[in-house]
Amino acid sequence: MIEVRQLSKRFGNLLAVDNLSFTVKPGEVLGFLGPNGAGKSTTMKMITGFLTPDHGSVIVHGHDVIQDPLAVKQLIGYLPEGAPSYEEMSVAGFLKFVAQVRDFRGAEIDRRVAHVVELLQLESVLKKTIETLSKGFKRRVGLAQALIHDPDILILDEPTDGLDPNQKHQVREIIRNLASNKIVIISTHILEEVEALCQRAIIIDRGKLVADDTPIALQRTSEFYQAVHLYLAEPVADINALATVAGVKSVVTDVNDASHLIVLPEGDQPIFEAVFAGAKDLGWKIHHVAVDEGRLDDVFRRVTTALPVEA
Ligand SMILES: Nc1ncnc2c1ncn2[C@@H]1O[C@H](COP(=O)(O)OP(=O)(O)OP(=O)(O)O)[C@@H](O)[C@H]1O
Repeated sequence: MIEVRQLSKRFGNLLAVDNLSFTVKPGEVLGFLGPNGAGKSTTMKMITGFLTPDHGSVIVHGHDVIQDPLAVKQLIGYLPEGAPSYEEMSVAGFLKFVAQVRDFRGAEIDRRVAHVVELLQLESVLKKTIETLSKGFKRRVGLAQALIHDPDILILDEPTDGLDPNQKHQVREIIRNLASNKIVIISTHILEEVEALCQRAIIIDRGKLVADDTPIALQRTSEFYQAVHLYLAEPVADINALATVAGVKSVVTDVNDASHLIVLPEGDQPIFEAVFAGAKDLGWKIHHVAVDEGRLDDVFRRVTTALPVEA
C-alpha cells in the first residue's frame, strides 16, 4: 500500500504540489493525470524518495520514505521522465550496472539482465551505447532498469512517451501482465491509456487533487454521457425541434458532418428512447444511432486549468 499524506513541495514562489493525499492498494494500476506542470513528476519523485517534500509524508508498505529511504527504494521500480542517464554506457553494461546497484551478484546478475532484455525485446541493441538509441529504445531500456529487481511497486513517468503505436501496445501489455499483484502508478497524457490500463485515475491541477475515481465513473460525469448521436439521411433545417423532448438540454451539429446531430441530455439519465421517438415524429430519416459513453478528455478539460496562451 502507498499512502500519500498531505504532501506539499514548493520551488521558490511556485507551490508545485499542494497538500496532496491519496492511497494506492496492491493490484491497482493508477493513472496519474494532469496538464503540463501540474506536479505529477514532482509527486512521483517524492514517492520514490528522489525529492524531499516540504510537508507531509509518503508511507510505502509501512516504510516512511524520509525515515527509511533504502527500504522504499528496494520496493520500487522507477522510470523517470525522459531517457536513462549514463548515455555513454552500452545497454548491456548499463543493465548489469543497475543489477549490481540493486545488490545482485554473480550469475544472478546475468539472469536478471537476460529476463528484462527478453521482456523489453532489447537483444538487438545490447551492444549499442544508450546515446545512439532511438527514443523508443531509450524508453524500453528505462523500463528494463525499473523492472530488473522485480519490484512490488512501479512508478512510471510517461512510460509510452516516444514509442510508436506497436511499441505502445507492447509496453501496455507488459504493464497489464505485471500488474495483478503489484502497485503501478503511471503518469500519462494519453487518456486512452488510462481507459485501457488503469482501474483508477487521479487528476491533479496546479498541484491539487481535483478528481479521483474509476475511469468509467469519471467518464460518466462528462456532459456527453448519455448523449444521443443521430446520423441522418440528410441535414435537417430545424435541429432545435428536438430540444423540446423531455430530458434534452441541447442539440448541436457535428462541425464536420451536417447530418450528424449530437443530442445532449440535461442530466445523466438515458434519453435515447425519447430522442429516437421524437426524431421519428418529426419525420427525420435516421441511418444510424449511437449513445455516448462519456469522454475522459471532456472531464479532464472541465476539472483542469488550461495554460495561458503565450503571446
Ligand atoms: N527543480 C525544479 N525547480 C524549479 N521548478 C521546478 C522544478 N521541478 C519542477 N518545477 C516546476 O514545478 C511545476 C510542476 O512540475 P512537474 O514536472 O512536477 O509537472 P508535471 O505535471 O510532471 O508536468 P509534465 O506533464 O509537463 O511533465 C512546474 O511548474 C515546473 O516548472
